[in-house]
Amino acid sequence: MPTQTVDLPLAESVRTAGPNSSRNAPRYRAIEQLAVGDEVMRDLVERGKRLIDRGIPILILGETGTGKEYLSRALHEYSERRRAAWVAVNCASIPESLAESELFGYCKGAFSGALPGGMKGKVQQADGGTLFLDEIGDMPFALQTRLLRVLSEREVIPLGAMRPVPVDVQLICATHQDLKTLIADGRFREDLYYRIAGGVLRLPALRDRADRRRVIMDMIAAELSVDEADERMIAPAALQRMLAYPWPGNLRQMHAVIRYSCAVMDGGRIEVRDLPEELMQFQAANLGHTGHAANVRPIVPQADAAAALAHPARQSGEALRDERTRVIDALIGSRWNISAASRQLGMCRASLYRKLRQLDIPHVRDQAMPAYAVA
Ligand SMILES: Nc1ncnc2c1ncn2[C@@H]1O[C@H](COP(=O)(O)OP(=O)(O)OP(=O)(O)O)[C@@H](O)[C@H]1O
Repeated sequence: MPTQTVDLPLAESVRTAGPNSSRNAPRYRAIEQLAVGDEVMRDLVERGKRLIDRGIPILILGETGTGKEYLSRALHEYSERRRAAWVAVNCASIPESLAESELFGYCKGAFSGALPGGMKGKVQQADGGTLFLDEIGDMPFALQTRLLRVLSEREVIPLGAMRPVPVDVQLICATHQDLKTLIADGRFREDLYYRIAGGVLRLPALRDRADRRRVIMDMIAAELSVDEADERMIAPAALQRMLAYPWPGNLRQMHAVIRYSCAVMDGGRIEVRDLPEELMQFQAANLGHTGHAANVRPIVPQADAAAALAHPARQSGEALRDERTRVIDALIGSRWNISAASRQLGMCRASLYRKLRQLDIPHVRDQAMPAYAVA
């Protein structure tokens, strides 16, 4: 079973969600389902499966809500460790004063207020299974040093203990932050980075996924508890709007929207009027062109798009930076394969080459990523 057993009231920082554990939880996705439909996701999941089978620490990157925790669970469920615990710790929400005892545990009498029998820390609870350290970029610096020791020595020393305890965990870390920047700022240990980043999996933002139509239909099916959703369950105009919307909250936001729409719809079909406010107000520049998932165009708010088309030079610095980030993300996600990246961005190869020149992104024609991209 994938869930840990905890004998204490659960701290905010620890999650133990199990498949279908509550009506609010979306249907649990098996690893194969995560990989369906999209080349980037397929490749990412395949790499994850190979890494986890070899016990290599995995670092999952991606914007908030892109499914980092889901992927971590799915990889654990797939791995040879699936019968042992999957223990998730949110490093951003552990109070610093409790962090050591939460992670490494303590012996009886270690401090006043300690439980009489002592407590196993999360690292020990994950022994034989998987330890998922979410928001690793927010881990306090002092704790990073202790974690590094645990990972190097494969043992923990609970507070007040005389002897270390051996532990065997598969480590999966996740963050939405740029750890390289945190390292440069002196906020994240470089040596810890190399320990946790045995293999890096970067989840694409939902707006960049070519399989958004499938994700929408799957979520509707899960919400309505049917095996498969067919397109009669959503009006074309509503679907088109959902395909065009940029989804800043990614899968989390989409799931919330679909729950809402399924709750308020009448007659078994989601109409535009059943969409929440943010989608009703959204005016995509190219709503008319997003009907085909494989042909998704980059989404630009109408006013910005019109201004940029009329006066390209007027694109604000921020808009240019955003666009550069989106293009680089697509290139990284497709391992700098220009055809795959252009498909993902919804433009032809020639346009992508033009865009690379315009945005000053160096590249090597149809080859592996340039050296600067991995620096
Ligand atoms: N494959 C999926 N299918 C359906 N819904 C999903 C999927 N992945 C994620 N979600 C939805 O998105 C929510 C957020 O997922 P998850 O917690 O894995 O994202 P995250 O990237 O870890 O987010 P954060 O960075 O905020 O911790 C889930 O609770 C669920 O509602």
